[in-house]
Amino acid sequence: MRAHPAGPRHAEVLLPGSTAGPVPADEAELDELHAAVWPRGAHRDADGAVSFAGTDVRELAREYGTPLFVLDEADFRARCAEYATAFGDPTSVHYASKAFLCTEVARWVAEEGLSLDVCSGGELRVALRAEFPPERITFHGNNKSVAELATAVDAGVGSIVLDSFHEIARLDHLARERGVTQPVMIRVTVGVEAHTHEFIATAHEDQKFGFSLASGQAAEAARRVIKAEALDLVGLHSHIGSQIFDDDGFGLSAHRVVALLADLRAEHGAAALEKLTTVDLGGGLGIAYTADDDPLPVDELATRLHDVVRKECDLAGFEPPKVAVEPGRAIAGPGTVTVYEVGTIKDVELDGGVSRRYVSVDGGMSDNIRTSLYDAVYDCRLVSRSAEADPVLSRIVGKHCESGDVVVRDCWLPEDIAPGDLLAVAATGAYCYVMASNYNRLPKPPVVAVRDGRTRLLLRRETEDDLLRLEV
Ligand SMILES: Cc1ncc(COP(=O)(O)O)c(C=O)c1O
Ligand SMILES: N[C@@H](CCCC[NH3+])C(=O)O
Repeated sequence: MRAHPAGPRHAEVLLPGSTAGPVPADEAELDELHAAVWPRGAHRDADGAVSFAGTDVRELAREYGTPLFVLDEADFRARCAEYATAFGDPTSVHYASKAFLCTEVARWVAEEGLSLDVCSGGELRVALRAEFPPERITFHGNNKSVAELATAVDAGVGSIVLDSFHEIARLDHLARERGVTQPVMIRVTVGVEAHTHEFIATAHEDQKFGFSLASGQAAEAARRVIKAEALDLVGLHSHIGSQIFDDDGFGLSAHRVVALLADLRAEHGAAALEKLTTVDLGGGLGIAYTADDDPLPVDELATRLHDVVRKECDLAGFEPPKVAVEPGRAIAGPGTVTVYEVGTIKDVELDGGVSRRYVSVDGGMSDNIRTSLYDAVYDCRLVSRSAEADPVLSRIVGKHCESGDVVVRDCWLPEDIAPGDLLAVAATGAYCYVMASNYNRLPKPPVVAVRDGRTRLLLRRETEDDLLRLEV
């Protein structure tokens, strides 16, 4: 064991604003894979290298190259099952496919009995390719095109979440043309300020989504839907934002949605709303990106939401509706890591005798834009061997022509880190691959599923030919 280095023990002291946390006490701490942050199947083996669900990371890198997304299938499925148990009915849990989707993952979601939330024609296409039961699909979006709406109606999706007055008229027309009645929900903007990054908060008044509750738009939307010939109002919907840790916002949102339901029943009578049997309270449950994060357990979220809904309904004197939710990050996020190979290393002397080490990897902001976009914080570890040197405050950067191309702003890596070492960044399963770009004409990395010592390629690596395929 290495002795504690003398001097300041906290990165924040060394470099103001650093998010790296305290200096690891020893090599074991530098090697640690915190259980809340890393996939459930991640283990550091006796030789110091990490395996994911029984496959050595070095083997994964040899076979599939780097950068590489490694998805722990059992982890993903277990989180689906835990949500289903917490909410008491798998179909009430709509996996938000925007977090990550490919055909195989849509099949896992179907097998776990969950429903699916899609928010574009593209996501719907993948779901249909997977033969996902259409009646368990919910279709979202503030500006769905007529073509997207038509495809959704023709496919027989279980519900379409209405987001604007234009859409109510458009969808009613499309359904009438087809001689069908389309089940719909109304997206309500409940006026809750979610405690998260402003770019991913969605229930305050001044933003693009939904019908405002406070201004009466939501009640007016309900009036129009009830009057519409070819629409059935089956639910009220609210989504307050993403990566949220405390349950107060969720509770307040549930309270306000049920209060709206009570108002609608008072205005229209229970008979006019007999099909309105669901309140869908969206996604947003936060996950641990680092050991410091303390997310709300899913069963506590379920209890809180059910309690609020039951209490409000008891007060108003009607049977509680079904509570549905739309988790994305909480299901897809924790089970996936991104594996990179170290290419170059550079030390920069900063003021006060402090230095920062830049470790360049073979991907970057094209496979993980979240650090640049939301100041996201990640846990990064050396995974191809164990640490045998003192910790050095490091910044993981990509290979793009941009100084803001940062993957992990601050982390501790062993001083002997070298080109060829493999690093893994944890909890990259949600909103990384799906937000990937071809900036600087980098091909998108592959996604490989691991389970019980077996691997299965879900999405292959893009090739340079793929990059040319749109050229005319
Ligand atoms: C309508 C809707 N439902 C569900 C989600 C999924 O959110 P999360 O991944 O935070 O669970 C989102 C994204 O924030 C969303 O916009
Ligand atoms: N893309 C965001 C979450 C937005 C969720 C979609 N409404 C993130 O990476 O955190």
